Amino acid sequence: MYKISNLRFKYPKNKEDTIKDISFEIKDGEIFGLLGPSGVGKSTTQKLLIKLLSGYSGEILYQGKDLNSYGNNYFEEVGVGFEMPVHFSKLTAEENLNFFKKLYSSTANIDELLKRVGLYDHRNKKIAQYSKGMKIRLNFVRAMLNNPKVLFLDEPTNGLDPKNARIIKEIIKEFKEQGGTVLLTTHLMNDVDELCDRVAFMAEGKIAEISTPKDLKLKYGFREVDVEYREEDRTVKSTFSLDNLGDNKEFINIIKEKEIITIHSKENTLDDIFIKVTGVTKDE
Ligand SMILES: Nc1ncnc2c1ncn2[C@@H]1O[C@H](COP(=O)(O)OP(=O)(O)OP(=O)(O)O)[C@@H](O)[C@H]1O
Repeated sequence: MYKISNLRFKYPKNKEDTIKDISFEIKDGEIFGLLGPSGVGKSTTQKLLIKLLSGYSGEILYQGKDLNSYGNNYFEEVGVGFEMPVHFSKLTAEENLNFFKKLYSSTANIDELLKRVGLYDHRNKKIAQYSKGMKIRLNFVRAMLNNPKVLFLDEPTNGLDPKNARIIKEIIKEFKEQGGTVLLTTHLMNDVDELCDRVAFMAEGKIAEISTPKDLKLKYGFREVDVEYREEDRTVKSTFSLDNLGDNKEFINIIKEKEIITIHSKENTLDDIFIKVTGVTKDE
């Protein structure tokens, strides 16, 4: 769907490139996660792919053709849900959607989308009366408004309660099942695990790692087991590698001789991998 080669970009007022020679592909029908700490250039990359920023070097191909060769028809094919919802606060949700609908030649069934995200009964309320979560859900509906082929989503579930986050994730999965392609940025690694087919970790304007969540866990993973047991009046905790565990005399001895309190296997989470690959914690 997209082939990005040697992409570089510098904001006119900055001295340094924000995007420093990145190359990657987004395949047709996949959910691709663009991850990394704050300020590494995820949104900038999205904006370049959406044609909201120009003046890059390198090449972006969309459906095999240079992105620069597309005119306004490109915007018929992409849906954009950025993190900060922008709506007309004096208009109702329905009026907002009807306004944006006029920008497109083909549009989705708005009532159906509003029902899915639980806003249908609130469609005649002014946005000024909407809660933060309602605005986020409306923003998502807006991204889906033009029946896009590609969805660009920036933190789509951030700020939603678990029930509404689940609804949005289900719609994203359905979108993919129906052939849609998604570029997602999020700091929520559980969402990544659940949604993404492949992920790229960005660090300092470059791509540090690109793979499937499963392969990343295998590559960076450790396989260990924690055993807590009673020894005299104390609780003792020992950690053993899962490899050749059956031959580990110390482990076998504990299992045979001691009163076991807990026993848990451990694996690297995407959160751990995030820190290893990018060198920073997500909150830095
Ligand atoms: N309009 C702009 N002009 C100049 N510099 C900018 C502009 N927009 C972003 N930047 C800078 O470019 C860098 C990358 O920003 P970007 O928004 O792409 O990061 P990000 O990875 O999406 O971060 P976050 O996770 O916080 O959204 C940052 O250093 C930011 O300050």
